Amino acid sequence: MITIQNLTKRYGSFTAVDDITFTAPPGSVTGFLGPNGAGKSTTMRIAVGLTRPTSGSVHVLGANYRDLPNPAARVGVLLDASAQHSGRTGREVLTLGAMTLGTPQNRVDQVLEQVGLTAREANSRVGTYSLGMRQRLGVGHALLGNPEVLILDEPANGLDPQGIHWMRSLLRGFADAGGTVLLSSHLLHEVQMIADRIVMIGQGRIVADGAIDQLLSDGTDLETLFLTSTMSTSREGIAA
Ligand SMILES: Nc1ncnc2c1ncn2[C@@H]1O[C@H](COP(=O)(O)OP(=O)(O)OP(=O)(O)O)[C@@H](O)[C@H]1O
Repeated sequence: MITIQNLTKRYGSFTAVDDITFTAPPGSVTGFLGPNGAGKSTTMRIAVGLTRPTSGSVHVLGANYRDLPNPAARVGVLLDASAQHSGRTGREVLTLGAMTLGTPQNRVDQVLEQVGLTAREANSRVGTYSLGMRQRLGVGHALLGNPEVLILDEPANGLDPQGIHWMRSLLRGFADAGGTVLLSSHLLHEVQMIADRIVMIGQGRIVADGAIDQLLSDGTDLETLFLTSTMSTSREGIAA
């Protein structure tokens, strides 16, 4: 469970996140949507203790992320797949991650198989990886500790159709086993196929929040809901 309560983040006089409240419940995938600059990454960074909120709170599994014992083992995080060390191999990245978490080393091979990186790819330097391979490695890193929660910022970017299909099955299986998934993405078709709940923000404020079936109950598709809900807050809407 992720519980966000009256969360606000200001940078000087600019309000990036403006008094948002929502929950991402266990056993479900919550799609976190919004135009560029809406405040999604800022919210996720606050959730994992990388950015301090101005006010309000984010509780993950009932506590501040930083107050959880061994938080990375309970909460799998992928914020920026391109941030991995380019000089290490994929296997080295996961091996170091497993050592840091105190996870048995055989977990590395399990995860490599789970994310579909071959032995040859695992032994290649991350600097040679495509974006899709980095995303797979980043998701693998997030899964290393067998977490209960996944917080993933645009994990499907750069994935090919097989990769997107794989990601969908992985996240569905994770949620169906009782896990909590908070997933940001601009791939609305994919989100519509996988998410149980949607939280949409524009200019730091929530513009839609609810079960996807209810939000789309009148036959609207997610893209239409997104465009109508965020029009006044997107760059295009502001320019019009
Ligand atoms: N460290 C910072 N200092 C100043 N402004 C910041 C900082 N980090 C983010 N912002 C601003 O906060 C706003 C929200 O940014 P954020 O990265 O959370 O958006 P986003 O919804 O993730 O966007 P995208 O879809 O483009 O990734 C943006 O206007 C951004 O420029």
